Amino acid sequence: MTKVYRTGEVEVYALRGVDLDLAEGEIAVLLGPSGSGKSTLLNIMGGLDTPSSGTMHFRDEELTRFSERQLTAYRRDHVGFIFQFYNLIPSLTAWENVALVTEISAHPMKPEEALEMVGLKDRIHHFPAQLSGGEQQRVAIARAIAKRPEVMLCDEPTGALDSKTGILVLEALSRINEELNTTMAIITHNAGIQQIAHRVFSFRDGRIAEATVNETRAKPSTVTW
Ligand SMILES: Nc1ncnc2c1ncn2[C@@H]1O[C@H](COP(=O)(O)OP(=O)(O)OP(=O)(O)O)[C@@H](O)[C@H]1O
Repeated sequence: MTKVYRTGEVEVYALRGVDLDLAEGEIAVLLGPSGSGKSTLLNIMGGLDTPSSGTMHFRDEELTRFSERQLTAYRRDHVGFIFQFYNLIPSLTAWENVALVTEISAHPMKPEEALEMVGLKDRIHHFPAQLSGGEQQRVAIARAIAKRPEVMLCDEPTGALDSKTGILVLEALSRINEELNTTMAIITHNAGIQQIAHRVFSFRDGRIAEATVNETRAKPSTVTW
């Protein structure tokens, strides 16, 4: 697929021909310099943006034929998003932040179950300001997984964290991948994180310059950056 952004006279080629097929239950890590197209691809996979040419599928459905309404349903029912900043509501507790999502989902986990999965059982009644950055990110992950999405799209999930705290976030993602078989795409600038992936895609100038398969994967606890 390709993606061209036009602002006035200026055309920016964000994706110049990317072909990617993620297998169910795999962790894909996307690496590459700033501006190489990683976020653009993630946004298209999440139904937040559309390609300029080419098609995007989820299972046997073609997203690129979806109406806005269908895209909204796709995002709500199938995709969990994690960003560098946690976007929690400051006036709600961890439990309440997660419950906001479970209230509008078809087959959600209980908020406490999702928070337990990310190791925050003892923090469920804390407000975001009472939690560390890594804990806040894990609340964001609990919120994303509580609706049991098939796909998790993570844009720099550890970008604001040191490696010690970031590891807890990676352990949470890895546990979800193993226990719920959630397919994951993780954008990162921390090259060490590629060791936890099944496959690694290196972006350059809107293309996948290199794709590698990890024959052996590292445990999140051994990763550093
Ligand atoms: N909404 C937009 N309008 C115009 N140009 C855009 C838009 N979004 C992205 N771009 C441009 O497309 C190119 C690819 O951007 P993208 O955010 O996908 O890169 P990236 O690899 O994710 O970078 P980073 O690691 O800095 O997030 C960049 O040149 C960027 O400026």
